[in-house]
Amino acid sequence: MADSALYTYILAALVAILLYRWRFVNLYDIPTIGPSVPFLSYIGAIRLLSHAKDMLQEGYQKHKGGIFKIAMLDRWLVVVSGPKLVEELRKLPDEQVSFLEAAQDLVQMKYTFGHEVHDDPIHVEIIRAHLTRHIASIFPDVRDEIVSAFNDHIPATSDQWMPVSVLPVMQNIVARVSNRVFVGLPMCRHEEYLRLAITHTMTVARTRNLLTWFPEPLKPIIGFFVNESRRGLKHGKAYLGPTIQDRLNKMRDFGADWSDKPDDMLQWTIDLATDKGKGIGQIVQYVLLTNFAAIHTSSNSFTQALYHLAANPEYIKPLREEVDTVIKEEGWTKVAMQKLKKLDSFMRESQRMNGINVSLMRKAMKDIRFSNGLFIPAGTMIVAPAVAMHMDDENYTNADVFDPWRFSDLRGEEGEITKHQFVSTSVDYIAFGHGKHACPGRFFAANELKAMLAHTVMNYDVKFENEGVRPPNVWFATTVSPDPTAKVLFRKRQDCF
Ligand code: HEM
Repeated sequence: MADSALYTYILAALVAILLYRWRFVNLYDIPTIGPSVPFLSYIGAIRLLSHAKDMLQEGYQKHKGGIFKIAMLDRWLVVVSGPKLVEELRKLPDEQVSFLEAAQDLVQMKYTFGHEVHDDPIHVEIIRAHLTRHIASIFPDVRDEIVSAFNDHIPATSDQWMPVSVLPVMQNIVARVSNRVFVGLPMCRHEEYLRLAITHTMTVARTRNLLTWFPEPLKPIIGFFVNESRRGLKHGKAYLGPTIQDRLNKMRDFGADWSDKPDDMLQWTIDLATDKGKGIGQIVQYVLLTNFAAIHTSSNSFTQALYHLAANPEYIKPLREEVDTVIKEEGWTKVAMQKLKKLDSFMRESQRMNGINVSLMRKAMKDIRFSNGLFIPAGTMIVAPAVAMHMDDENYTNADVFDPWRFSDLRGEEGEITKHQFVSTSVDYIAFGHGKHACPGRFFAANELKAMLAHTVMNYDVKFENEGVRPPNVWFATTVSPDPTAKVLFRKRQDCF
C-alpha cells in the first residue's frame, strides 16, 4: 500500500515536472503543427512520418514569415519560413547555429564516421578547394565513365524498348562515375566497393536510428559495440587500404621528387590528412563520407529529372537540339556543360519541385533572437521548409507546374544571364542549402548530372509504359525520393554519340 502511494507521488511529480518544462521552458511560445502537449506530441511525430509534406505546407501557410514547430520522435523541429528569416538564418555564425552539430545529432557522425572526421571535416575543404577547381581537367574521365557505365547498365537496342529500374541503375551509374573521380580506376568499377559506397548510407542510417534511443553518455559504449558502420570501414580499408599504403610509401621514399605523383581526389585527401597526422582509417572514412554526401543526393536528382523526361518525351527534342549544337562547337567539355542552358534549367526545375523537403538544417548552439523578436533556445534543431518555399506562387509563377524552361527563359532576361543556374542558391531556392554551408559538391554534381542527361538524350529515346504518367514521389518523415520501383523504357537511337 505504502509502495503504491510512493509510486503515485513519483508519477505525479514527473508529470508536474514535464508540464512545467512544457509550459515555462523550451519551445512553448512557438506555435505547433499537431498536438504540443507532452505525450500527445507523439501523435504529431507519428503523423510526420507519412504527412511531413502536408504538415510543413500547413505550417508555412499559417506562419509564413515566422516560425512554427513540428514534433519528431526524438526532438522538436523548429521551422523558419520566408525569405527574410532564411536570410537571417544563413547569416548567423557557426558559433550560434552549427551545421556540424546538426549533422552530429541527425547522423550521429561521431559514431558512424568517427570523432576525428566529425571534428575535422577536411573532405569539405578538399571538395571546395580541389575538386571544384579541377572540374575541367577531370571532365574527360567523367565523360568516359558515363559512356562505359551507360553501355554496361542500359544496353538498349534500337529495335525494341528495354525496361530499366531507374533508381537502382542510376545509383550504380552515379556511384561509378563519381568514384572514377573520388578513387579512380580500377576501384570505381569494383562491384563490391561500389556496393559499399551505395549501401553505406543505409548502414549509417540504421546505426543512427539505434543510437537515437540512448542517452548521450551511453552512446560511445553502444556505438562501440553495435556500430555496423565499423564493418563498412573495415571493408573500405580492405578495398582502398593497399592503394593508400602504396602511395604513402612513395611519398616517404620520394618526397617532393615523386615525379608521377597522382593528381586525383584520393591523393588530395591523403596529402591533407597526413599533414594533419591522420591515418589510413580516417582517409577511408573521408572517402566514405564523401560518397555518403554524393551518391543518393545525385542519383535521386537525376532519377527525378529522368522521370519528368520520360513522362513528357516532347521535351527530348529541344534538349537534343541544344546538346547537338553545343557539342559540335565545344566537344564533351566543361565549357559545353556551361552552355547547355535548357538542360541546366530542366535539372534545376526538377530539383525545385522534387529536391529535399527541409534544408539549412542547423543546431542552435546559443539562444537566438531573430530581428522580429522571435526567440529560439539553445539546443533547438532549426530547418527551412524547402518544398513549401519552392512551391509558393509568390516565389515562382504557377509553382505547381513543371516548366522545364522556366530558368533558361529567366536567364534570357537582361542582367540575369548568370543567375538561375542549376548551382545557384538564393533565399527562395534552397535545394542545395544556402550560404556558408551550401553544398560544396554541387558544382561537381551539376557537371556530372548534366553530362549524364545530355548523354541520355543523345543516345536514347525514353518513355513510361503507362505513357505520360509520372510516378508520384515517396515521402517519408522529412525526406522525399523518386519512386524506387518505377521502370522507364529505353530505346537506343539510330545515330547516337
Ligand atoms: C544533386 C546532388 C546534391 C544535392 C541535392 C546536395 C544537397 C546538399 C544539401 C542540401 C546540403 C546542406 C546545405 C545546407 O544545409 O546549407 C549539402 C551539403 C553537403 N554536400 Fe551536397 N548535395 C549534392 C551532391 C553532393 C556531392 C556530389 C558532394 C561531394 C562531391 C556533396 C558534398 C556535400 C558536403 C560535404 C556537404 C556538407 C557541407 C558542409 O559541411 O559545410 N554533395 N548537400
